[in-house]
Amino acid sequence: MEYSGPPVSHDIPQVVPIDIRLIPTASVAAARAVRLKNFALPIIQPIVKSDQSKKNVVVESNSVSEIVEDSSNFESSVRVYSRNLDNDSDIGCAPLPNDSNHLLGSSAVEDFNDECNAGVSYDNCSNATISDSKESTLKSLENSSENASCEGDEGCVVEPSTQGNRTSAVTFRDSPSIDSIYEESDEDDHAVLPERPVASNDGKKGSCYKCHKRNRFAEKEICLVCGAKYCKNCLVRAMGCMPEGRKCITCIGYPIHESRRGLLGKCSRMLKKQLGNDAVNQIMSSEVSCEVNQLPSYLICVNGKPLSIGELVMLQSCPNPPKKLKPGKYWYDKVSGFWGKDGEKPSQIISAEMAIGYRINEDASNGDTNVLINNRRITKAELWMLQAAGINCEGNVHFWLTADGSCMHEGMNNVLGLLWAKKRVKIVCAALSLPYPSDTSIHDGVDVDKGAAEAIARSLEQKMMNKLLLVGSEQSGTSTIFKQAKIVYSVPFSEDEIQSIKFVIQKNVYSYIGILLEGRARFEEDYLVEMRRQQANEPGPSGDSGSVDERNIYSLSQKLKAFSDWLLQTMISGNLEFIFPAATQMYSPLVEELWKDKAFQATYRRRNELHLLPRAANYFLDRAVEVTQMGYEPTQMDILYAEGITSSNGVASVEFSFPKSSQDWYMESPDENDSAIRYQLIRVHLSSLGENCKWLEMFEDVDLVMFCVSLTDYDEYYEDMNGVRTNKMVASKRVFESIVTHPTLSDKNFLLLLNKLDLLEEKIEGSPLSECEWFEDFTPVMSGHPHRANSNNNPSLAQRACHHVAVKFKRLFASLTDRKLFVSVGTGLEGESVDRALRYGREILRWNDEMQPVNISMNDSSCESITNTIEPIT
Ligand SMILES: Nc1nc2c(ncn2[C@@H]2O[C@H](COP(=O)(O)OP(=O)(O)OP(=O)(O)O)[C@@H](O)[C@H]2O)c(=O)[nH]1
Ligand SMILES: [Mg+2]
Repeated sequence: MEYSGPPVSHDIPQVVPIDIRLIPTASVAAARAVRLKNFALPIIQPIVKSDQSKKNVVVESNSVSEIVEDSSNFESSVRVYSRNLDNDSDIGCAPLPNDSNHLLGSSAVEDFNDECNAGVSYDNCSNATISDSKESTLKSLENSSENASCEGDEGCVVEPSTQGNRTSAVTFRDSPSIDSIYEESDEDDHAVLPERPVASNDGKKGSCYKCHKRNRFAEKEICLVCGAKYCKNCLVRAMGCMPEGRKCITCIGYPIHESRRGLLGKCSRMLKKQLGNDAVNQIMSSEVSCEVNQLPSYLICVNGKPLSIGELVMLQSCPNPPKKLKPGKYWYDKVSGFWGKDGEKPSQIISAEMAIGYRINEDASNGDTNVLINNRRITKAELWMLQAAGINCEGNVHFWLTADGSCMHEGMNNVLGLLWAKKRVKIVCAALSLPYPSDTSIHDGVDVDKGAAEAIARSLEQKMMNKLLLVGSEQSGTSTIFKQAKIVYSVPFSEDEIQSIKFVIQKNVYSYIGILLEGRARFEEDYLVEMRRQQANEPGPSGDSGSVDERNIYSLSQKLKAFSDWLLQTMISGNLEFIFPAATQMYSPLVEELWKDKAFQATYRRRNELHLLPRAANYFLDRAVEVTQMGYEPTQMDILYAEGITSSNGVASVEFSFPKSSQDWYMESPDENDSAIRYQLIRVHLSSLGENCKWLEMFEDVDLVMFCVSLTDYDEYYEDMNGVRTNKMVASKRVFESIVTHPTLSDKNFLLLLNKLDLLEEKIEGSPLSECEWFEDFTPVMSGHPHRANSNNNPSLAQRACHHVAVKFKRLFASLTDRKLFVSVGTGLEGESVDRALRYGREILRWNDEMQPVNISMNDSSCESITNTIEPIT
């Protein structure tokens, strides 16, 4: 995951105002302010008053000394750090950025730097004791800076703390209002504001934005403003003491990027390791509470009216506030408390009766029914909810719904039903992803038992679930991946499931045997024909052709022939599955006998000629005798290889969470509670999506669509009734097109799973990728050992082919949606591979939350860069 903003070097900060910002008790800021004032500089940025009740940030002494030791290399960013000023405090001041010249003039910078180095470097200040008082702070400033003076009115103001004598605020008089720091957000076209710093790591993917050392897998900490990421060695140097949380020093005072709001207060393990728990708690607390990091009220628009600060405070401090409030346009039904995004169904029920926003618009939620609730036309899902409550919604009806769930006709007094008291409504709400009141206290007089509360909790949990839709073309491997997910994430198969899996596997084995027996009959016939032909060409000494023995090496005994006839008949009539479990007991001795039979063995040796025999048959046929026994228990591998286990026509779903694993190398800001986050993998067979995939509508609330393609499809064909052949990869492409352009999925992230890499590796040597017309332009130039999987610099043919296929799909996706397609390559039969793909899916959801543009290149075509990476479409 990389930041892909405009290419501005981060090491040499962009033309941004040097940000001399309040650090609650840091006299360093005051020192800098004084110096800057002496240089008569315009201080452009507003001052953010950090929570003055907070103590200053503690940087553990080892971190500090590390900084100091390294200070010789540290020239291009402002460094501010201090020790806990509750104790005797040491202060340090670092040189200003060299390229601050545009503000300071080069000599000013040099002077300032000299001063820092000479006067207030950490070492020099280490003996300076700052007591918790304004006077002593100023005194220490005088000590530490020859020319420093503080003529409050002219340049800076040192604000007394509200807490005792602690010096806590330094502000500059000419600062503009705080409003000016809010940049326009995606959702809002507010006035043009000072440009937020942008980050770049000079195109070095996965590298630290400061030292530029590349290690994609090493944890990094992100600046909430510009998105720059720093490795553990550079973190403290780049971010200083973090008075506003994780921000580059040059970003302090700027509002955080809205896409990173979800990260507020959630730091990485790396930060804790570097600074220790106490310091991190302090930093996180400042990050969450400091004023500049708060959501700008005007970016929240309710019923067509941007909120004032007071209204936002009211909204956020009400008993049931909107969760995870982000900038955007919302509607709010003041009477019932229903709350949703403009044009969408309700997403929450918040506290009612708050005086925010204008009157609700009838089309606020884009409803398409004849029913109005509190003047809002409701959506179909809500209509079903009302019906579940037994409320008659025939005709054009206008209801009045109060916060306690009482529903009545508009203008009438009789209550038609109490919505939140009906258990059925809870279930319907959970099923349709509609909100249900979270505060049971609103049920005045309604008996909400423990079970109901649990149901509410479950329904809320359901809503929080991350839903992954798995779909793919025929035989692409979706059910294998689905089963693999169950195995990898330890979701047990129930006893009943195992029993039915056992019968499915046994039925499959009988059908494989049937295919072999059918082949045997053909081989027997062919053999006979050949014998007759030979006899005719080579007549015996008497000159007559004689009679050919009808029996040959493919002939069965009468008993086995009878069994064979019965089995083939049962298969043709489609009754195979109905003979279980009885068949197990009756026919397993015959299978054993058959297996020992020479004719059957001769057929088995020629099984590669039997094209109806699926690949999985090889796995089971070797153990046919064991599998057809009564006492057979399927192993996990058997379940994985078995065909037809996940209902081939339906929808199957499994819930899981990711256990902590070493594969969490994707995690940039690991969430401690990650294993508590639930995911639901929903596998749907293509045939159940109907014509033009119209039933995709049912999956409007999925978070990620995973489309599975078999890499072996490129040289395989379907043949229709008229003998017209279609390349399977081209067929997959068509399915892909219709799914990605389906209106229900128009704003979803897509992850392409290129499956069966193992088979591609086997096949590609004998069958070129260009066999498929879509890949005609695949002309790899191979050097060395072309087919050997090897280092990043010399990818194998299969790896190059994967890359080519991935790029084709990515371009197609971009042309259809103007968005980026994520790709994961792997082998569904390998647990690790499926785990990696699903974890990648999780990362995509996280990135989506962060709205982080991603820009990792597949430039070196290595397997690693092909697998689970995102590339720019070239
Ligand atoms: N060698 C290999 N075989 C695989 C892989 N993934 C799936 N298969 C096999 O490919 C066949 C089809 O896989 P399924 O998982 O049944 O495919 P599907 O998407 O459910 O297809 P339908 O059954 O048509 O719905 C099965 O025999 C699997 O064992 C893989 O990565 N490698
Ligand atoms: Mg299948």
